[in-house]
Amino acid sequence: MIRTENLTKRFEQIVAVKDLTLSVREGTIFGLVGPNGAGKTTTLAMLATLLRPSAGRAIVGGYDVATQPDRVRRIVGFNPDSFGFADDLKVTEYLDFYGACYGMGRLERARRIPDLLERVGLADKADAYVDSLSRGMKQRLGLARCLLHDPAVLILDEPASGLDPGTRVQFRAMLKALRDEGKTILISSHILPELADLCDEVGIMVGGTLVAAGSVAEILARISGERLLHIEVLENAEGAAAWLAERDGISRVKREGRQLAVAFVGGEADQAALLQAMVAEGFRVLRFQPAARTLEDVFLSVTGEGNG
Ligand SMILES: Nc1ncnc2c1ncn2[C@@H]1O[C@H](COP(=O)(O)OP(=O)(O)OP(=O)(O)O)[C@@H](O)[C@H]1O
Repeated sequence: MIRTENLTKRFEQIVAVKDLTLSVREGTIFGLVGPNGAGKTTTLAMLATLLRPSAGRAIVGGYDVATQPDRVRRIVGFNPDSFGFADDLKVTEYLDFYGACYGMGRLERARRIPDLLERVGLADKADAYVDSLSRGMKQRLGLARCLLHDPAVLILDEPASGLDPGTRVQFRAMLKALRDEGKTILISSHILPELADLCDEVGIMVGGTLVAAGSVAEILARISGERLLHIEVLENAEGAAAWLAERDGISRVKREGRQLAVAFVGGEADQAALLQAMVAEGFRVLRFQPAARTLEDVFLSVTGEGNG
C-alpha cells in the first residue's frame, strides 16, 4: 500500500531522508521510530504530498506522490505532529470546516461528523470549543479529522506523544480497530515501546537512514548475539570502563557513576571469564548481571546510541 524506493529529501546542506526504501502492506500498522531529527516527519510529509522528494520515489495506493499528488491526497488522512489552530471553533464546526475542504457536501458532513465523534469518543464534546479540549481529546479529534473522507491510508506523526498511559491505551485500541477494518496505518514515534505492541512491523530510522525494519521479533533476532551487561564496581568505574572498552566482544560501554552498561557478545562461559578477568585486574565488582532484553536495548543497539 505504501512503497518508497531510495526516497531522499535534501534541505540545502542537510540530507533529512537518505535513500529510504520501505514497504507497508495493506491492512497493517507500520511504526517509524527514531530519535529526534531522524527524518520521520520529513518522510511522512513526503508521503502525505506536503513535501516534494528531492530524489527517489514514493507510491501510495498505487499513485506516485510526485506526479499524482491529488490522487494520493484522496486516499490519505494525515495527522501532523502539531495540532494547528482552531480559532474559536467548536468541535463540530471544526470538522465541518475540514469536511468542506475535502469537498464533502453539507448533508454528507451532517451525517458523518456525529458518527466520527462517536467513534473517537467525543460525542459529548460536539459543542465544546476545540481550544478547551485536553491533549488526548485533541489527538482523538485529529484522528476524526483524518477519517473525514474515509481514507484507506492513515499517516500519523507522533500521535501518542504527551498522552497519559490510559489515554494511550485507548488511542491504540482505536488504531487497531481501524486496522482490523482494513486501513493501512503509518505512525511515527521516538519511543519504540510505544509502538511495539501496536505495530505489525517497525522501521528504525537514524540520521535519515533506515537502519532496521521488520517485526519487533525479527529485529530482536537479528541482534540477538549481543547482550547488555550491568556491572557495578565499588570504585574506579572510569578505569573499569576504559579497561572493558578494550576487551574483545565488547562494542560499547556506558558509565553512570559507578554503574556500567556494557554491550557484550558472548555466551555464559564468556561472561564468567570476563568477570574473572575483571577481578584478576583488581576491580572490586559489586554487581555483574546480564540485563533482561528489553525493547529499549534493541533500540539502543540498532541506533548505536549509548556509546561512550
Ligand atoms: N524545512 C526544513 N529546512 C531545513 N532543515 C529541515 C527542515 N525540515 C527538517 N529539517 C532537518 O531535517 C532533519 C530531519 O528532521 P525531521 O523533522 O524529519 O526529523 P524527525 O525524525 O521527525 O524528528 P522529531 O522526532 O524531532 O520530530 C533534521 O536535521 C531537521 O533539522
